[in-house]
Amino acid sequence: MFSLGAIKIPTVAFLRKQLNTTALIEFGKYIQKVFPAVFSTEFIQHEVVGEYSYLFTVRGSDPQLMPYMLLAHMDVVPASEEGWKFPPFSAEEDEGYIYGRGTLDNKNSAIGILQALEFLLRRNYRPRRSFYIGIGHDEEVSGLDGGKQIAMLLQARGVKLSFLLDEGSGILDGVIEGIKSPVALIAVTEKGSLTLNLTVRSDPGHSSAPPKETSIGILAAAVSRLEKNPMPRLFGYGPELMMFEHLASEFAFPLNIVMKNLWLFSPLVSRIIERKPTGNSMVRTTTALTIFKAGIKFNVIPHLASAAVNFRIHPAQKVAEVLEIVKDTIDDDRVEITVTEAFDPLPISPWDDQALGVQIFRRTIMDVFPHVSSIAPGVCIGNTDSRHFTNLTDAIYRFNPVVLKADDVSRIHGWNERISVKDYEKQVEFLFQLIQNSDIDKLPKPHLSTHEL
Ligand SMILES: CCCCCCCC/C=C\CCCCCCCC(=O)N[C@@H](CCCCN)C(=O)O
Ligand SMILES: [Zn+2]
Ligand SMILES: [Zn+2]
Repeated sequence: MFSLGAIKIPTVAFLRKQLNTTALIEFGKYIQKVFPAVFSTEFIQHEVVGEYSYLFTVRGSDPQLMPYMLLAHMDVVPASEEGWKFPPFSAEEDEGYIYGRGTLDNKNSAIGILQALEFLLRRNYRPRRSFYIGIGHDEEVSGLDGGKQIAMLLQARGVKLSFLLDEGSGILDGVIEGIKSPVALIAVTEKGSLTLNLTVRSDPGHSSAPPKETSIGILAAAVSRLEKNPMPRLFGYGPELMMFEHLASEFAFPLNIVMKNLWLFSPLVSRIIERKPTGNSMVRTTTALTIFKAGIKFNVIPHLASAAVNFRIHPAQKVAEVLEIVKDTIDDDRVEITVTEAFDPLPISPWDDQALGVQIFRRTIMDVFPHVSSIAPGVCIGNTDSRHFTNLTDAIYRFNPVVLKADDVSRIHGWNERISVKDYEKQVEFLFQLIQNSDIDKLPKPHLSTHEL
């Protein structure tokens, strides 16, 4: 059963220096109360990192086995009171669903990991392979003070990981047009990000004698040009090619043939899948106008107009290239462009028979979600704390073991975020099995089943 108390704690992260620290402290106390075995077992060390994040070191009985890591975060994005069926921090249960900010992103993982470990400890289970659990407190605002500090601490201790599992993808059921059965997408990379601040300054004055162009008009035209001129289609040039090739047999004829031959059909496929926002995010670097500020009074021409634009960079592109395209598209020197945040897409993690993490995930997914018909490498369209761990392993995977239906994706950061009680229990079961399956020292033999391998 979901620890509903965790959802009721409003661990909202608004800006890096605007966190609800009272709630973060309360969350720390809460997990100590509900997971007593995790906090008192002799072979588990817990540390508070960056004031509010938690790092657990679970010492396995066999020091020869290279450790792995499970990552999650306790902070959530803000939630408005209106628009929700139930208040976002009420953890109300309705028709088998628990509603609340953080039920999918990402208290389900934070609590689910600790719950699975608590269950194992109560059964006197001691893992053979050591592992780390990181619960960040500021993932939604960069992870610099939480997740990144955990990574730096482990790096300073000389830790190397065999693999790392974080949030960022899931079991998609009816999300990809043309695929009827649920498919597990394990993201092997995540898109890069570029956030630009655009500013236009012009002389202030009386609205009764306006200039031909105002700061607002100039800026509005610039952002509109960005929106009307999407970044180039790059479908088929990144790991999404691998994803669709793996999923090809899930499509009915003739789409299965099309997907198997993306070298020929990718221009056609990209035009179809870009029509939906999630599909579009696979096709290109996305452009999102997220902040627009100007004006103080209806009869005053404002001196300043500013906007923020957030680009999520396709794995086949880099920050510098996106910036060049933006400058060419705006093509107006009056628009001052400054970079607020920028990083390239993350490296692509191994996806082959030698990749221990992948084999363990496959086996665990098949154990716990037998109705999943394919397991494929995917691309995380958002960003996760795992990007701070690239010095510890090249095997970083993003996968939340939760079934997401078409309307669930927009609940993440949106209204009515929810998880079904059944899905949460499955998540705990997955983690419970995963920890045990990770104790193998050799890779399992390739599985001969109808599953996509
Ligand atoms: C052809 C269709 C394929 C569709 C694939 C869509 C899969 C959608 C599944 C799950 C959605 C995952 C959401 C990603 C998690 C992102 C976590 C997050 O919100 N991170 C923040 C970090 C902000 C850090 C500050 N710079 C973010 O990305 O904004
Ligand atoms: Zn998240
Ligand atoms: Zn999020």
